[in-house]
Amino acid sequence: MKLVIDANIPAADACFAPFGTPIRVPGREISAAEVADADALIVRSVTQVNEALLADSRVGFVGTCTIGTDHVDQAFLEERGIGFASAPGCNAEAVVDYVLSSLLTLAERKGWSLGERSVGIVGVGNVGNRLLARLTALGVPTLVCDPPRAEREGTQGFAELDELIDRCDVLCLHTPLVASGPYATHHLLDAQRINELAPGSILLNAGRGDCVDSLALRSRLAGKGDITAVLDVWEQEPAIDPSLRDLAALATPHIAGYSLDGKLRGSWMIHQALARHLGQPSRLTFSELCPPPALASLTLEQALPVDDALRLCTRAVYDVRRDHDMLQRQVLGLGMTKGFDRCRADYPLRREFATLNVQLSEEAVALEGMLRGAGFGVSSN
Ligand SMILES: NC(=O)C1=CN([C@@H]2O[C@H](COP(=O)(O)OP(=O)(O)OC[C@H]3O[C@@H](n4cnc5c(N)ncnc54)[C@H](O)[C@@H]3O)[C@@H](O)[C@H]2O)C=CC1
Ligand SMILES: O=C(O)C(=O)[C@H](O)COP(=O)(O)O
Repeated sequence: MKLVIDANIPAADACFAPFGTPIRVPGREISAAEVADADALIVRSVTQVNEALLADSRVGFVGTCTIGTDHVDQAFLEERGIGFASAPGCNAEAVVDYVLSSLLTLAERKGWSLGERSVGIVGVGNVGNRLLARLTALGVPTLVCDPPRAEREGTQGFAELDELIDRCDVLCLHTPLVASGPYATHHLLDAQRINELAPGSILLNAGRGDCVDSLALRSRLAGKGDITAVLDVWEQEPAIDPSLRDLAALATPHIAGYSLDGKLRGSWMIHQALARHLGQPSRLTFSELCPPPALASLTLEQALPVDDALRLCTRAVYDVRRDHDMLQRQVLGLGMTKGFDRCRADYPLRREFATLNVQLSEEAVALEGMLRGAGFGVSSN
């Protein structure tokens, strides 16, 4: 059995060699010729999986080790009887770590503290729900918007997007890219909504680039310059708009979900799905795949102010400024398209907040609730 696998998928041998011969190909280079005699195709988000790719192949199973599925024409797969699986939630914790690292960084730069800003969450699924839980535990006021859920579950607890725009200091987008239908998200933040953001607002997009009209965002940032953008996802990746990148306070190359834990969870979930598809047993456990963290614990000896303690622990695990700087450096050296993808291919090891246990001395014990709320393990003497 031949399996064509995106070269950016970690643990590919452990997860997929049990089923056949893995052939590793850079995701953007996976072509119809490459998959013509393949039996299974395992991708991440950069490979467009559609009729053009698969019409003349014998692929019987497609797996994407990602949460998002907008790169896969699922109707075509179904029509052809090709099995399909994605990895819902696999890197959701990592995206939330990214959001917290970003907000703590902006708070430090601008001199406010986390609890003083209200956050609107657009799209309250695997990512948005986890973000809501952590922000609530940190005492951050939140509003949430998710019309598909509001329709299914009732409107109580949900607000309209325009209310979030009106009332929140920070708007976090965690929607999938949906091209059409009643809940389409293409340019969900269009020129009108972008112009309605109050001066001082922060817009953070870690969903999909096309959910925001980037030309409109660029002109608001370049014109009035009175809002702040944190952008992990972009229109036309990897050839993103260089001036929008320059104008974003934090600009990263679609890596919000790039924790080792999140990527391995994605590989492992698709390993399991392929085993089910083939009717084969799987004995591989996630803990076998995922190594212990290099930094497993740290001790806080003093009662620091809450935001300082959160920043210290956050940055011990993940500092979003590193990824902003990395993109800048790679783009200077290689140009935008290659620089963007180089960051992603050579992404440094990153673990999730939950892998760090924070030990608290007696003096620091009052920080326990906040640190736990942010997602760290906590123990006190
Ligand atoms: N930047 C990154 O590295 C990553 C980005 N993502 C993106 O984030 C998206 C969300 O991830 P999950 O939360 O795991 O997906 P999910 O499918 O669990 O949740 C998405 C939520 O958005 C809601 N939604 C759909 N249309 C909406 C609309 N028009 N307005 C408001 N809400 C709407 C859905 O009802 C659902 O509750 C993914 O589809 C993917 O595109 C996911 C992982 C990593
Ligand atoms: O899971 C998703 O959805 C994502 O956006 C991925 O984390 C992005 O990673 P790549 O698929 O682009 O490597």
